[in-house]
Amino acid sequence: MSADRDRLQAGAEVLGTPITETQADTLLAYLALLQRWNQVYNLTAIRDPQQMLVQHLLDSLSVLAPLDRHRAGLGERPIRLLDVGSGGGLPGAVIAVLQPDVAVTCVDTVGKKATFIRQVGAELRLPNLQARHARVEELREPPYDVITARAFASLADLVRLTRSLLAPGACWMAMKGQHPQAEIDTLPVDVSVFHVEQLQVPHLDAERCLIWMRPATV
Ligand SMILES: C[S@@+](CC[C@H](N)C(=O)[O-])C[C@H]1O[C@@H](n2cnc3c(N)ncnc32)[C@H](O)[C@@H]1O
Repeated sequence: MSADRDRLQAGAEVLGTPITETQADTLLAYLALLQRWNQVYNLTAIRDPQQMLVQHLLDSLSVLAPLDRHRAGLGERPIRLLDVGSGGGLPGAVIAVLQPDVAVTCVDTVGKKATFIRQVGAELRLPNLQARHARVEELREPPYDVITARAFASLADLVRLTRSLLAPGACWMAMKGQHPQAEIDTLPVDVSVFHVEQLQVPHLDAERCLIWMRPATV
């Protein structure tokens, strides 16, 4: 456990998001829950604990520093964030652990995934983590300041399915592998990509980037 904690803290440091021992332990408790539920429910295809630590925790942690920078531009006010097609809570649950003043909602069409997120919120005492069992395009609720997604859909589909859930001035933060030029090229003209950030996830030999988008002002 403490070797995992050290690995997680060292990785977070490299990612520009230093985390405390307590936060690392909470993330490892989340990972343990994910492993336990995965024996019954198919929440993730990655089952090796070390691979889960890298491909799920560190990969999700890589968005924290960019999200912090974005929030600094908003005056650090509390925000509402929607994680679309959240599955086992990636990256939503990780964001909820590290940013208590971000109200995170995870939405997924699969009921057992929403049930798992509720369990995570209860067991890890995360009042800022909510779950919705729904198709995102059918959600009717107050809008969000940031909409994020990992391994959910093409950028065009993400935008099409979630646009009505964006608050004024809000944006999308999409996690992608290789720079998705072909996907960017098929975005509607009234959506602008205002920032593309390359991410380097420790111990992960794969490309990662973050695509920031917002409705274009025309
Ligand atoms: C490949 S998984 C990714 C899960 C998680 N984000 C991750 O990175 O591990 C995609 C998820 O999107 C969900 N999904 C697909 N279409 C959806 C929709 N229209 N609304 C909400 N969730 C959806 C699926 O049930 C699935 O859990």
